[in-house]
Amino acid sequence: MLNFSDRLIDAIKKKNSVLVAGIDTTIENIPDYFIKKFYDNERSEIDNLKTILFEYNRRIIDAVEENVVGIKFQAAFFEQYSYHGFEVLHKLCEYAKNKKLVVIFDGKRNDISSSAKGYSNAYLGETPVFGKKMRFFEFDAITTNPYLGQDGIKPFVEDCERFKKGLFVLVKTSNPSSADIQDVVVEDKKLYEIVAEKVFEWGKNCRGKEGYSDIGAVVGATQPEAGKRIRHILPNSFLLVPGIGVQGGKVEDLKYFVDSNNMGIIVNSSRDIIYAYKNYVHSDFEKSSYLVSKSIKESINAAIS
Ligand SMILES: O=C(O)c1cc(=O)[nH]c(=O)n1[C@@H]1O[C@H](COP(=O)(O)O)[C@@H](O)[C@H]1O
Repeated sequence: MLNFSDRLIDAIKKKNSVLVAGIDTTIENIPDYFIKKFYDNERSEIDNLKTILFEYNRRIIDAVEENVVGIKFQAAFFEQYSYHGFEVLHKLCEYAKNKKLVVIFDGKRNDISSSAKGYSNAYLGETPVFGKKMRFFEFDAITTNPYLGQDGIKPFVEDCERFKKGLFVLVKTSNPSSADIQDVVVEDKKLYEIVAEKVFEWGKNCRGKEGYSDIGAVVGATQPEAGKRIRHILPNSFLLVPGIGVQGGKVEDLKYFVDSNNMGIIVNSSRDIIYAYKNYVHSDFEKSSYLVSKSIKESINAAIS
């Protein structure tokens, strides 16, 4: 199997898209008519929840498939429904994977090394069970938090090498308070720059045939200045760039995040796509998500070409 970065590049070329659709769906935001159609009074509340969450997101995946290179599943939106949500996540991951979409688990996980290994087993690798190895999820990549340093990241990096998976380490996030910690100056550098240097070190030995590392960084689209600096520190890494649209990140600024080949980024959009119907793009929610994902894809391509 190819390295994650090579698979990602192949998928980007095939789709002519660097757009990733973020599945951040809550039941409350699913259109009433859709809920009515699938709600069955004979079924338990939990069964209705699972059915409707799956059926809505499945249709979103079908609708955007043509325009996106991958799907990013945000863990919190499934965790909020306890293990019922995780059952739906498991089915959706398989569903997207069968469509040859790149699937990312956005869990922002990390811990001390023994616990980090558990996370990595779950989402990237295999978990030992009764002397055998079991694979529970088929994600291609995961988002991680760098705060615990190298030993917390190492289990993920090792599984990336072993199982040809990818990692996106939070470096400079899109949220308004990201400066509180990430911009603290330590010996003339901002903390996020030091984290980016660590990401370079951690990813040095995980390069695919195209020369890109499988260990990438998350950099918010709302942070174009940081985008420039991080790109300089990480010339061969993929940047996962969330924050366009609702959070205020501008597609035109994506030119600061790309590498010298106008490559090396994937761009996430969640609410603008999954709830496109709210902006009355089209009376049909699937068509709305299709049209919005197409338009975002095209504007990104124009901005980085
Ligand atoms: O790691 C992420 O994906 C992430 C990092 C970050 O800095 N900012 C950020 O918004 N995200 C995620 O990207 C998605 C953005 O959603 P929208 O603002 O609706 O497009 C959410 O799932 C966030 O959790």
